[in-house]
Amino acid sequence: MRRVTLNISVIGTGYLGATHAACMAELGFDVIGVDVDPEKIDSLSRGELPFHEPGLPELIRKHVDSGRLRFTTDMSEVGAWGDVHFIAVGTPQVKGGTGADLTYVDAATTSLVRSITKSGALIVGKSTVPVGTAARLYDLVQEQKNPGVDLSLAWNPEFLREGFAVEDTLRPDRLVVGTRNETDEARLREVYAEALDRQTPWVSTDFETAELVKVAANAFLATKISFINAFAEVTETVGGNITTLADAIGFDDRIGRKFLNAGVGFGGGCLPKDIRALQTRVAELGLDHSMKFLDEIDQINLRRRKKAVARAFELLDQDIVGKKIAVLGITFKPLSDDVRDSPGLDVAARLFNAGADVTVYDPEGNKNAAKRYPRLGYVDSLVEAVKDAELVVLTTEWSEFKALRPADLEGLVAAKRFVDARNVLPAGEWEAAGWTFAQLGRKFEG
Ligand SMILES: NC(=O)c1ccc[n+]([C@@H]2O[C@H](COP(=O)([O-])OP(=O)(O)OC[C@H]3O[C@@H](n4cnc5c(N)ncnc54)[C@H](O)[C@@H]3O)[C@@H](O)[C@H]2O)c1
Ligand SMILES: O=c1ccn([C@@H]2O[C@H](COP(=O)(O)OP(=O)(O)O[C@H]3O[C@H](CO)[C@@H](O)[C@H](O)[C@H]3O)[C@@H](O)[C@H]2O)c(=O)[nH]1
Repeated sequence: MRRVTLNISVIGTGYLGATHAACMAELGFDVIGVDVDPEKIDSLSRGELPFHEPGLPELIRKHVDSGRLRFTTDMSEVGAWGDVHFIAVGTPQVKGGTGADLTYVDAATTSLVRSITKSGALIVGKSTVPVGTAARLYDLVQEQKNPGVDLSLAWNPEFLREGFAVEDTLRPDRLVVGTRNETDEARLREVYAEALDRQTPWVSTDFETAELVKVAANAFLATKISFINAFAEVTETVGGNITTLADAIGFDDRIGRKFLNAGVGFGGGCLPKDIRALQTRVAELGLDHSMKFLDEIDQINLRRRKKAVARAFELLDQDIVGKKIAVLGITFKPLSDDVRDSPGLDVAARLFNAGADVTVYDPEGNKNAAKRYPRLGYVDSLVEAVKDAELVVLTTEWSEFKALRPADLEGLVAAKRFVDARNVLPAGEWEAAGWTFAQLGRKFEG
């Protein structure tokens, strides 16, 4: 496809927006990232990424240095300049409720629309939103646009995974665009020309389908994880091997092995809040029962965290007060510093609140976790964490934890007790080395 020159703005430069901005620059476009957080913008403007995402710092620096990528807090800089404006601001769970908080999306759209003076520009929503949001914002754009300015809106949900954000953005497995007219779709084809040249599946649809595809994908992934974790509850009781079970059903192509790793469950800034927001939105539409199963998915998931804590209590004979517990891994998954709704952080906080002396080590997550739970002890190495510990709990499967073997902890811990809440270590080896070793999904005989 013929390449066109486009000025692209990205509103919101968090995990999604900073990645999208850098990848748009990598594709050859001129890009400006806009955020309301001056610290974030200062850091990005210096070519420094204020969070952890593999491969992204290099990309940001490369394009800040080349001048193709800039960052600002001033929305008016993009209004007369941009051809395509992506909205990538947060849609967190509303405080005190279960729905999505759309105040950031609404505020960003309103301030963007007011700043746009370049006719023919396209606003493209990337944030994850409840169905019906794009149609509402389309009307808002038409009502609030500056006189004489032709402006439209499309929805283009994002499916990137943290830890693989650059790869997922540059080489997505599909692109989904919801538009109201062919001109807007054609513009998005220009933006994504490189992926289209590689025959990336292109799903062109209406607003509602585009919005629903995103939350349906996350609901399905969450369901897969809770499905295997529900079986983990059974194998914990009757015996059996949850990993073998997952392998065996995963050989069936119709099921597939991915997202069937049993353990302490899902967390992060997406899956938990997205399944809650979906249920809430569908209930608002009067369909109280359609997504009710997601409540069960959520409950199964939250029970996993309690199970990890219960195992810790069992291994310590219910005598937890004052005991040093090393928690390995505090981010919601490896390769990220994100602790939003993190199972590991939840487990650590519960153990602390029960009176344990909790020491946390995470290769990337300590700083963010300390902002939320300053009272936990944070150390900079695995050795410091496990030193004199009465119990070790593995909650995030970073590679340095997966590589742990009993000999590595010999002479360091005060007692050989281990809860592997991600099922990643070879239980037999640990037991043979004299450890009392528990895994989620595995019957624990004490
Ligand atoms: N993180 C992911 O892996 C991922 C993947 C796909 C989709 N999403 C979705 O993308 C959206 C953003 O998620 P995130 O993880 O990047 O969140 P985030 O909190 O990391 O980033 C959001 C950014 O938006 C900025 N912001 C808020 N209001 C603004 C405004 N009015 N103008 C400009 N900037 C503003 C914030 O300061 C923040 O930097 C959410 O809807 C999320 O569900 C996230
Ligand atoms: O078999 C598995 C797989 C994952 N998880 C957990 O599930 C959570 C989510 O993992 P993952 O989906 O890899 O992380 P995210 O980066 O949150 O990505 C999800 O959420 C994003 C935001 O919506 C989407 O764009 C992605 O497609 C979707 O995978 C993490 O806590 C994992 O530890 C498990 O417990 N077992």
